[in-house]
Amino acid sequence: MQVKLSALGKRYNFEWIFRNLDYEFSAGNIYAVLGHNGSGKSTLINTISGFLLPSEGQLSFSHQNATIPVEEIYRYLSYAAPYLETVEEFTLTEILEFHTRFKQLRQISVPELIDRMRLQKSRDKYVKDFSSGMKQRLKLGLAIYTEAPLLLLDEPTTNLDQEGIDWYLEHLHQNKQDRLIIIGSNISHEYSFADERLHITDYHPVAKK
Ligand SMILES: Nc1ncnc2c1ncn2[C@@H]1O[C@H](COP(=O)(O)OP(=O)(O)OP(=O)(O)O)[C@@H](O)[C@H]1O
Repeated sequence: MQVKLSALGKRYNFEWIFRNLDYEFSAGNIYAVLGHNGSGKSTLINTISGFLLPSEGQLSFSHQNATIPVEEIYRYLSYAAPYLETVEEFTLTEILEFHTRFKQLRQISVPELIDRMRLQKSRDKYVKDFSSGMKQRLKLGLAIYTEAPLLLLDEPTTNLDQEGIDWYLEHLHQNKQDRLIIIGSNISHEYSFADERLHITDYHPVAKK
């Protein structure tokens, strides 16, 4: 998977969030998108996911030498972020079975994934009754263990305790081969192992490059 940003810009109303962003992301690498609160990390990741349209510039994707149109990129990605909700009315088992009707898991069954997420005791519990840390582990488990060449993680350790953070690091590292991973963060333990760092503030219109 390759993602190329050419002179990319995004604005809301009259406010440019980032502009003149040229960058290339390549499979096999982990990238950290860094910046303070409100600097535009989520906006960039949402634009890469195809959820938001850029205001100017080009976004292009290719996978295994084939060009992927932006409207098809959702088929190739998995995504965990605080603002992406899970279906609260399902039990854990139901939500995983529902998910696998649309997306394949990475050579792991639903019961095995529940074990890996260390949520065995909650397999029949409704997601609405999960603690915030359990919900985050579910979101991360689904994103990391979905068969997708592009993995987008925004603020991945939100609501996780130290055990949850260790779990995130262990499972991300076990599942990073050949994927393109982009992490939006401003907490070093979430991204300290990244191969490349993109500072979104370098692309603020007022910033000097
Ligand atoms: N739908 C929207 N309409 C108008 N402005 C928006 C909208 N979404 C985000 N913004 C603005 O865009 C800027 C960047 O927000 P964004 O959520 O991308 O930042 P962030 O770096 O991810 O922040 P955080 O670390 O707090 O999550 C902020 O000034 C925010 O107010």
